Amino acid sequence: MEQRSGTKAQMRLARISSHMLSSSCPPQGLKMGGLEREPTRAQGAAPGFKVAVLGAAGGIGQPLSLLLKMNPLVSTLHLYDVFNTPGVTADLSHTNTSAVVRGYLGKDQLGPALDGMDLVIIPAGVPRKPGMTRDDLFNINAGIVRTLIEGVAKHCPHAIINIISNPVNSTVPIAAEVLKIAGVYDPKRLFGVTTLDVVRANTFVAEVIGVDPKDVNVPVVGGHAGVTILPILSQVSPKFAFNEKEVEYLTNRIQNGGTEVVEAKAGTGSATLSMAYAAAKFGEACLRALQGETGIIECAYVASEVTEFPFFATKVRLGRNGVEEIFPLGPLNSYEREGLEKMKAELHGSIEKGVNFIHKPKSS
Ligand SMILES: NC(=O)C1=CN([C@@H]2O[C@H](COP(=O)(O)OP(=O)(O)OC[C@H]3O[C@@H](n4cnc5c(N)ncnc54)[C@H](O)[C@@H]3O)[C@@H](O)[C@H]2O)C=CC1
Ligand SMILES: O=C([O-])CC(=O)C(=O)O
Repeated sequence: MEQRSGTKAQMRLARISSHMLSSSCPPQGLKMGGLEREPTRAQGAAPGFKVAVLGAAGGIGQPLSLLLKMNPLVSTLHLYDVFNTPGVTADLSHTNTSAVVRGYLGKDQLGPALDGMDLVIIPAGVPRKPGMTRDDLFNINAGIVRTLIEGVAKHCPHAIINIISNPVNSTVPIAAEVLKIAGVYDPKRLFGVTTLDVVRANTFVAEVIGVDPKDVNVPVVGGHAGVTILPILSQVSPKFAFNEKEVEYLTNRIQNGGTEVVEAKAGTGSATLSMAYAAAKFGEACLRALQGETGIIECAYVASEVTEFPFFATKVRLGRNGVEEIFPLGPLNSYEREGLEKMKAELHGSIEKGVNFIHKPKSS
């Protein structure tokens, strides 16, 4: 008896000293701040999902990772970035929730970061500064998204993918083309995250009609940039008849919500906290659907046939395989029909630009 507990104590010491050694090295996929094994279910490790955040050390990535670490549906959280993942991972691993956190740094560790993931959320890339459009980010972010999706295609081709990196109107078509080339494209599993547009719409509408924002639901359709963001205020729940001035004010504020934050941050970045909240909300909807919960409906930018656009954000029903149903636009008033017309050139152009980026002849 005595001898057995002595052996256990020695093993514990050995594990602790092996951690002390490993924590002074780059993370190499090690769980930061703990033992080498994951907790058992009895110790609180829920039968949950494996989630990777790519761009985890950034303005969105850090608060998003915190929210995911707090989510009991997440059992394993992989944090990948090209910068500062050891620090973020060590910090987050001290929160006493059961999800196991591991950090991965640099392109050599992209594979292990992605192996076996159920959900991959991508906020990697540069944000806007005042005076820029989301499309101005294309030159840098298109290549980043391409590389990360090549990794997903290789290491977790069945994962649900949530793309946050802008310009979403182009980065989602880029991802689709990369997955097609790899022979693993499943349009039901690829999402552009437009939840922040709905979050903003619900907040601003609640202010106008004087109710709690959690009781408001505004469908926002189209894409995720300027005029391509189209709130369908005629379908707001609870029902409300806005006057012309209110429609004009709300539509403009929702379409320019991102710019409002970029200007207020005056060169230090774009929306991070509200985006982390929105991404955590959408990620959780995907996980609940993966778990078999039914009736989960969210707006998202997906491959779609409900309009003339090959990618379009509308309400979708989520299920175990990703998108289960894409809802039609429903009845629109003349202001909203006009809004659809106004987005045509820009949305078609952004989709085509993304597709061409993958198929353009490679420069030598
Ligand atoms: N879909 C949406 O509604 C929204 C999208 N965004 C977009 O999200 C993106 C990220 O924004 P922030 O977090 O504020 O930017 P940030 O600059 O604070 O963070 C980006 C992170 O990506 C990392 N990164 C860069 N290249 C990488 C690579 N190859 N692999 C992995 N990580 C890499 C950086 O090291 C950094 O930690 C931007 O493109 C921004 O426009 C922002 C808000 C809302
Ligand atoms: O405006 C930006 O650049 C970031 C973004 O997409 C948003 O906040 O909606």
